[in-house]
Amino acid sequence: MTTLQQAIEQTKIAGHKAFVPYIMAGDGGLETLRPTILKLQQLEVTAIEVGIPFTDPVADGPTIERAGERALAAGVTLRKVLEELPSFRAEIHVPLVVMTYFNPILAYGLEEFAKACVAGGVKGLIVPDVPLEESAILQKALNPHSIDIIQLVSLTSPPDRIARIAAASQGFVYAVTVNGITGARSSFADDLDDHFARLREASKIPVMAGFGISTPEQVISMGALSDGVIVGSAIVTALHEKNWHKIESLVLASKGVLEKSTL
Ligand SMILES: O=P(O)(O)OC[C@@H](O)[C@@H](O)c1c[nH]c2ccccc12
Repeated sequence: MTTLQQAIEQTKIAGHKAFVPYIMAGDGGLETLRPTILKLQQLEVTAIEVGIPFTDPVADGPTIERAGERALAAGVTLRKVLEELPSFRAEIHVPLVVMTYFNPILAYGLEEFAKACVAGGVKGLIVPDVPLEESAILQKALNPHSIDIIQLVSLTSPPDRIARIAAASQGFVYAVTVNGITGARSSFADDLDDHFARLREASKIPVMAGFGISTPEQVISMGALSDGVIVGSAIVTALHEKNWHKIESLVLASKGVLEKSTL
């Protein structure tokens, strides 16, 4: 299986932008995890960000918060997700990124968590409540198992911090495109071009844009500034509504195809 960075670089060689959908694991029940991952893989997404439901999701807006509540109500936990993934590990060819908060990892035990990630085909980790300064503890436990710790860069990070985050991030740099929490947005700041130019200059690894991207047009405009996009809330909503056509149109946009019917 390829690493995250390789997967993103391959999309570039193909002349596409990377596309990483975020899903809330177990929204609709844990039994939806396998079919959802396999169907997204079929659409040739670059990687899949698997969100773990959490009681206090501080970085998340209402769409993902509600999906998390549904998954929690269905009894889904970090442990259950990590026990489910190995059951169809052989069918997973796309790199998985787990997004969770630090507390559930600590409760799991770092070493046991790392082993469970390996068994489930997890290639990267996003832990939004662990800042750069604290992430050595995660790197130390996960890096020996070839799992990348992905760092987030915010719009308000000063240049020296941007440089440090870009240097420390692994797999890709997660460039947050808005100030605030996750969720669809109708517009973005107009100085994003400069921000992304500086960030890409500072980074040796791919830069992915995420937060607020929910339409094929936004996939194209944000993709133009970056190596690819991460789409969360719009995917979560489409999965909840079983609107696979919407998901397909977002993926196609990253490949340079804009379907007329979605405009
Ligand atoms: O939902 P949006 O606005 O499309 O943003 C992506 C995002 O959902 C996903 O990457 C994510 C969900 N929860 C997070 C918490 C922190 C960082 C990133 C995330």
